[in-house]
Amino acid sequence: MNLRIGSRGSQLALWQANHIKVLLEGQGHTVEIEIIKTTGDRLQEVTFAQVGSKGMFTKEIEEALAEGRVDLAVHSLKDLPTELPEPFALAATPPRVDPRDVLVSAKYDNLAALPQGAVVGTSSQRRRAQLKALRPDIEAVEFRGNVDTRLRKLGEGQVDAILLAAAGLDRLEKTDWVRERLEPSDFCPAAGQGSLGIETRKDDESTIAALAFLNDPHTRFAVTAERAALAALGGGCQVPIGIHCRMMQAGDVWEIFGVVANPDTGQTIRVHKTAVAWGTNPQDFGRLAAEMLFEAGARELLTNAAPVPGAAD
Ligand SMILES: NCc1[nH]cc(CCC(=O)O)c1CC(=O)O
Repeated sequence: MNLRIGSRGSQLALWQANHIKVLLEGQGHTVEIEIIKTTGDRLQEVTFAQVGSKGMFTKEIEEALAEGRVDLAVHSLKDLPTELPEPFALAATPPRVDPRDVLVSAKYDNLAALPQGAVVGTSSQRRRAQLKALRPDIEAVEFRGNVDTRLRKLGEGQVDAILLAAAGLDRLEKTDWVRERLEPSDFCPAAGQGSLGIETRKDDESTIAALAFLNDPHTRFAVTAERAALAALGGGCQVPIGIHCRMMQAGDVWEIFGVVANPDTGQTIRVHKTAVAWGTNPQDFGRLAAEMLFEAGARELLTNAAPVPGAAD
């Protein structure tokens, strides 16, 4: 087939689109990449960003899909809203890479080694809140821009460390200053982090069939549970919620971690649940994690945590 991929123009987005392009070409398809600028990309260019919204990295790409200008879109799954609008479908979730957040620093080996009152840059409410919970003395500052900009500011000494997703840095091979990969049990990643989402039109059966080989069922289970939990909690990418599902080491048992946090106080609510793999439905498993968070007081914590303009996970 002749397939056109819609992608954002960022370095990471293009790496991901090209990764999928190569895999599709390996199946004998002819593939082109079309760069599409999204609201999220525009917001990063202005100094005082207006309030971001759900789907700010996906809306313009979905318009291109709807109009048939492209056949598929490659997204970082965590940027894709939990409910895809009509007429779109999540055609495939390729194998997930490292889902963890990492501490990046020129000087310090890990979170525990950061000096009292250290300054850490992050634009994510979820990261800020969990950082505050682990190290109340640390000052978290707003830190925007693409990966290169952030690494440059770190190199200039504007901050002592930054927190980013491992996936982006690993893909772009910018891991020189990656000091610590934070475990989901004490620093919970965003739903879908480290996973790609391939979006198509629901009615485009031939494209969906051509993409089927890209889907990893294991990843699909985990991210379906995570996205169901996030949807039940009513969260988008701007609220301080972390959800991570994975198979336990021994196999045949899924586990899910959830955290809801208040970025101002560092107050966090954490849950953890396991389920035997056989017969467990990912949606139910995710919703169960959300219910446990609600029972532990998540609603009160979330209503007190006002969204920050322009901040995105
Ligand atoms: N919100 C930005 C974003 N969207 C996807 C990734 C890369 C990680 C991934 O693919 O999950 C990043 C960067 C980051 O959070 O550090």
